[in-house]
Amino acid sequence: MSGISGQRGAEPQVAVRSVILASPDAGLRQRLSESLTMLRWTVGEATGGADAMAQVERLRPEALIVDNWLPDLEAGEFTGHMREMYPAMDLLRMDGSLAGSGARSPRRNELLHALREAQDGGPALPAAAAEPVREVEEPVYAPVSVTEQALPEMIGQCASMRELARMIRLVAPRSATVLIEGETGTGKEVVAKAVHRLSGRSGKPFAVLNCAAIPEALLEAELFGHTRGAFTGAVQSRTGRIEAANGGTLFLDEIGEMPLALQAKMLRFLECGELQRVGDNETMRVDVRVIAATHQPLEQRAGERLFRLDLYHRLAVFPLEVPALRERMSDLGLLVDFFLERMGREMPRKRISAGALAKLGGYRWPGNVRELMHVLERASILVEDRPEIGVDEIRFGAHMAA
Ligand SMILES: Nc1ncnc2c1ncn2[C@@H]1O[C@H](COP(=O)(O)OP(=O)(O)OP(=O)(O)O)[C@@H](O)[C@H]1O
Repeated sequence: MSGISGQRGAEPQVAVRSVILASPDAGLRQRLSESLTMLRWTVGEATGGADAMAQVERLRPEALIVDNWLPDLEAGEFTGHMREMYPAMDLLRMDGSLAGSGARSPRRNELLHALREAQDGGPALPAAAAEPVREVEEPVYAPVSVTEQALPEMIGQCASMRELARMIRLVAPRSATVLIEGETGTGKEVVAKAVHRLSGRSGKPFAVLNCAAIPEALLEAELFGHTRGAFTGAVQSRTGRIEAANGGTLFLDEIGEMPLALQAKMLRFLECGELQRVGDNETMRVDVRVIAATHQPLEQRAGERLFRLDLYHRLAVFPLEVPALRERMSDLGLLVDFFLERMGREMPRKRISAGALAKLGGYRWPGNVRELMHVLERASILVEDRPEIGVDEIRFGAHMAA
């Protein structure tokens, strides 16, 4: 849950002021959001400290309102850190108390007024918000950010991820071939699985073949299958991945690595839906939807004659681009929450310090989401039995320098 929602009823001459509401309580966020929107504030919502921090960094709002309990960061430490980082920003607690020092600005008075009205059930709030704004003592953490996802398996609420989710929903029910482009670790396989899950083929197989992981000589037999004795070592006949995916979806990862000769055979299969096992004269017909992925710019490779242009066009009927993590750092908090939550199923759930989160935010992430996941896994081991991951436990790269 992130991003700024548009303000209702704003008059053009009124300056737009923005506020971020950080709370794991979706109901509370919504009530306050409605109230503040009526007072002509532009409101962004964050489910936890990490999410809030990423949004503040990106949107530089005039104010931040923080719940007394956050699922990932200690609220006091978090507000202290935010006060230090953004001294000009107004910082309030959900119960109306001031968080940190700082002079009372007119806009802060207005926020306090809105919060007080929320407590009193005054006119600025809809009836549902009339209950007193309560202290959140020990709420059960429901990862709202995760359950409210457009696609539950694909974490990301920034504009490009929302658009990607929309495209996935559009193309999934069709049989069109999909080409997924994006850097390593961005989640291309996650996207392919989402397309399959949302298609009419979801009850049928989802077969995967990584074209870069299989020696060139074996790739053809792996894809198309082979008969007994088709080549040295083929002691028995074998079903290929295309045939194994019949009725379902075949995900061809790293398609850019497919040898040119095999590309021609693949193109024939895509054109007519027929295949021949290696060493077999018989042709069989299968119903398979192909999704291909590449981290290489395939069109450019086609221009360099390293990839067949006709196959490129055949694959790219519906191209999808998965953004690099560094292009969507506003999702960092959500992703951190998601992975800490998931790791928390096997060991006590760890929190992350504001400093550690800032360190994650300053990194370039060449390995994208996969690298983030590994850095957090590593950190949760290094932190031993302490509850909070600190700056020292965040280590990048293979040599683990702090
Ligand atoms: N948006 C996301 N939400 C949740 N998990 C994600 C997301 N993107 C990637 N991941 C996780 O990151 C890891 C890497 O994702 P995936 O294998 O889909 O990347 P990829 O782009 O296919 O990588 P490669 O090009 O190296 O094959 C996986 O464990 C996946 O679950």
